[in-house]
Parts: sequence; structure tokens; C-alpha cells
Amino acid sequence: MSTDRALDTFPPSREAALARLEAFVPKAARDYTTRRNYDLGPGAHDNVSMLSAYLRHRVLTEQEVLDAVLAEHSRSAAEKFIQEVFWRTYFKGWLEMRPPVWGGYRSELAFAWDQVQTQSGLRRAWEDACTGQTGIDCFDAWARELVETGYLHNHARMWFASIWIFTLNLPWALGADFFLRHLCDGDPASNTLGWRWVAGLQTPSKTYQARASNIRKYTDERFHPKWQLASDCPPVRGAENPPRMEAPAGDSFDPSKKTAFLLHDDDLSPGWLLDRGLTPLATATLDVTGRLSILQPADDVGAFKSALMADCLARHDGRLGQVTEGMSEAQAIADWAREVGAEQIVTSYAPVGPVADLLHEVAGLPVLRPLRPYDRRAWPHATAGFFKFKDKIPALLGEMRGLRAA
Ligand SMILES: Cc1cc2nc3c(=O)[nH]c(=O)nc-3n(C[C@H](O)[C@H](O)[C@H](O)COP(=O)(O)OP(=O)(O)OC[C@H]3O[C@@H](n4cnc5c(N)ncnc54)[C@H](O)[C@@H]3O)c2cc1C
Repeated sequence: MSTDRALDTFPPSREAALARLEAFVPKAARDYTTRRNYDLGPGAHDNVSMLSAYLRHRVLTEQEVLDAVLAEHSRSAAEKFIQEVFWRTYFKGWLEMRPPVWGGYRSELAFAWDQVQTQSGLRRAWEDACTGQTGIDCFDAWARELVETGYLHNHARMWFASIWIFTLNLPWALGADFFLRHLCDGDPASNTLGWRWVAGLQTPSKTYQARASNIRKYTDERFHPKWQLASDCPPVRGAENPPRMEAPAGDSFDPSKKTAFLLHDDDLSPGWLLDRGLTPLATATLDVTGRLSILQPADDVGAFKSALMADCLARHDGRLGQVTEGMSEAQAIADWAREVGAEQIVTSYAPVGPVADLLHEVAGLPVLRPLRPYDRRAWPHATAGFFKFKDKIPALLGEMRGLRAA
């Protein structure tokens, strides 16, 4: 596996992200609406934006992407693309209000991993799926594309997950883990909930069936797995969705207090805090790659995240105080913050996932997590399904413009 291919797919810098956004904006309306569902294969994904790896790490923010698109197109012309961007926001908000679903996935994964280690048939089937040796051509090609490039088209993710669960009869959590270990955009909310949706856990009793004719059409006839796919896709059994909690409001911070700042890969655009008067005595960067999975994530994923972090530090050089890199333990973070003489730790709010898990373990000093206004406004609307959330998009876009004008 070559590290270069994923870094070629997603050059790890904000400059590259902005260039990709600029190149995509003219295609965000009619072209995207008519062509977005086609998976044309590795190196040919120019019918979609391929911005997810940057959005996921907030090298670009949703607001920046929406602003750029709306500067060139009307809301109705770019409606499909705008909705897709809001799917990310919706999934984050949904999980934020139901954090036990993340813990449930982790437990499910630990259980499935235990089974892989003790059942040789399952282990072989899991290895064949991860290495693209199942004999189902499309599936095998997607497994290889994912490992080699760190990316899969949305439709391929849906087909892949469906075949993994219903044709290969593999535990869904192992599939979600395979994605998280290899995707450059691997995201606790979009990935966990995407897999749960295919499995019939997210929208109870509604599963996603991969059909040979649909794959043939939307891969431009590159694949046609006739008679190879399960025709029966009964929902996977699992716990009911937990009751909904309040959406977080985020913390405020006192910029006059001595502050240690934590920079993490859920938000690599810290300018919004620096512009609010945050002047850190010192900054530590977090490295939670090891917490993504029970197994070792792909080298590409680690390399991509480190390079984005280095790019972020370079962009904010001179504004972060003395920088310590790569902290991954709560005790070390608390010790470091005390040593630099901080009265408080400030960090951009980390949504449910490995960074938030680590931050919850930090004790001894207050850890303040300001939440971006975009998230604070949107997340509370993720109360039910996306279709209800979607109705709020015009109002959210209006508020976004208001925020900009303020
Ligand atoms: C099983 C499964 C697992 C997934 N895992 C992830 C993941 O780990 N990380 C991740 O970022 N996305 C995930 N997705 C969502 C989606 O597939 C990717 O965001 C999208 O394919 C990224 O490619 P793009 O940037 O070219 O998308 P585009 O089609 O150009 O869409 C524009 C943006 O909208 C957002 N978006 C589009 N579709 C979705 C969606 N279904 N859910 C949430 N946001 C969306 C992304 O931010 C994307 O960059 C998953 C979907 C499925 C079905």
C-alpha cells in the first residue's frame, strides 16, 4: 500500500482544499445534481466535490463551502449539493444528542473483533473482504480503492456496506471499522450512522439493498454483479435508539486568563477562537489516531492528519505560543497545562468521537469547549430524520448570512 496515493488524492493543506473548492464551485449546481450518483472509479470522481476529507477536519468549514457555492449559484440551483453538506451537519447533531450510540458501536466492534479472533471462518471472510478477494468484482475493486486512495464515492460506500452486511454476512461494526481505518475523511458521526442506516439500525427496519442493476447503471457499466448479491436484507438486530439529550451549547472563556490551547483534528481552523481574543501561553496538538480503532489505522490516515496539523501550525505561526506536538494521554495533557502555568484549557468543541473521549478524561483544570455558532444553531434541529431537518436549511442559511453580517 502506498502512502503517496492517499496524499495524492487529498493533498494535505488548506491551500489545496481552497483550490479544490474553487475548481468545484462552477459544477455545484446542474452538473452535481445530474451526475453526483455516478461512481466512475479511481481518479475519475470529478462529478463530486471530494471535499469531505477537508470538511471532516475543518480545514474548510461547512460555512465556507456553502458561502462559496451560494456566491455563484442560487439556493434552488445548488439545492442538492447544499443538502449533502447539511447531511454532515445533521449526522453530527444527531449523534451529539445521542452519544451512547458511539459507545454502542465501540462495544459492538470489540465483540465482533473477539469473534474474528476465535472463529477461523469469520476471520477468513473478514480478511477476504478487507483485501478485496471475495470474488464479487465491484466489492473487491472498492476494497482496493479504499485502501489505496483513502476515498470511496458515496454510492460505493452504500453498496459496499450493503454487500458487507447482507451478502457476506459480516458484522456491520467491522465494516465501519474498516472504513474508519482507511478513509481520509473517516468520521465518527457520518461513518457510524451511515453504516447503521444501511443495516436498518438508524431508521428502524429500513435497510439499504445493493442491486446489480443499480450498480451497473451508476458505475457506467463497469460492474454488473448479477445473481451475486443478497436479495433479502432483513434489518440487523440491535438496541433501540437511546433517548435524545439536549444539544450542547458550548462554553465561553475568559480571554484574560492564562490559557493552554489544545488543537485537534476535529477543527483545524482555530482562527475563529484566536480572533475572539484567545492568546494562548502555549498550544498542544492532540494525536488520537491510535483511538480510532482497536486495530492500527492505515499509515496514510495518520500521515494525512499529521500533515494537516503541520499545515495548520504553519498558518497560525506566532499566534499559538510555544507548541508541543502529538499528545495522546489525558494525564500528560493536564501535567503540561499546569507546567506552562495555565489557569484554563481551551479547545474548539470536539463532537462525539475519539477527541471528545480523550478530553473527557482530562482532570485538574477546567477544559472549556466553545462551540461554533454554525453548530450551535444547526445541531438542535437533528431531532428526528433528515427530512425534518432539511426543512430548517433555508432558515439556517439565513442565520448564517446574519452571522456573517454581524
Ligand atoms: C456507509 C457510509 C459511510 C460513510 N462514512 C463517512 C465518513 O467516515 N466520513 C465522511 O465524511 N462521510 C462519510 N459518508 C458520507 C459520504 O459518503 C461522504 O461524505 C462523501 O462520499 C464524500 O465525498 P465528496 O466530498 O466527494 O461528497 P460530495 O458528494 O461532493 O458531497 C459534498 C459534501 O457533503 C457531505 N456529504 C455528502 N454525502 C454525505 C452523507 N451521506 N453523509 C454525510 N455527509 C455527506 C460531505 O461533507 C461531502 O464532502 C459515509 C456514507 C456511507 C453510506
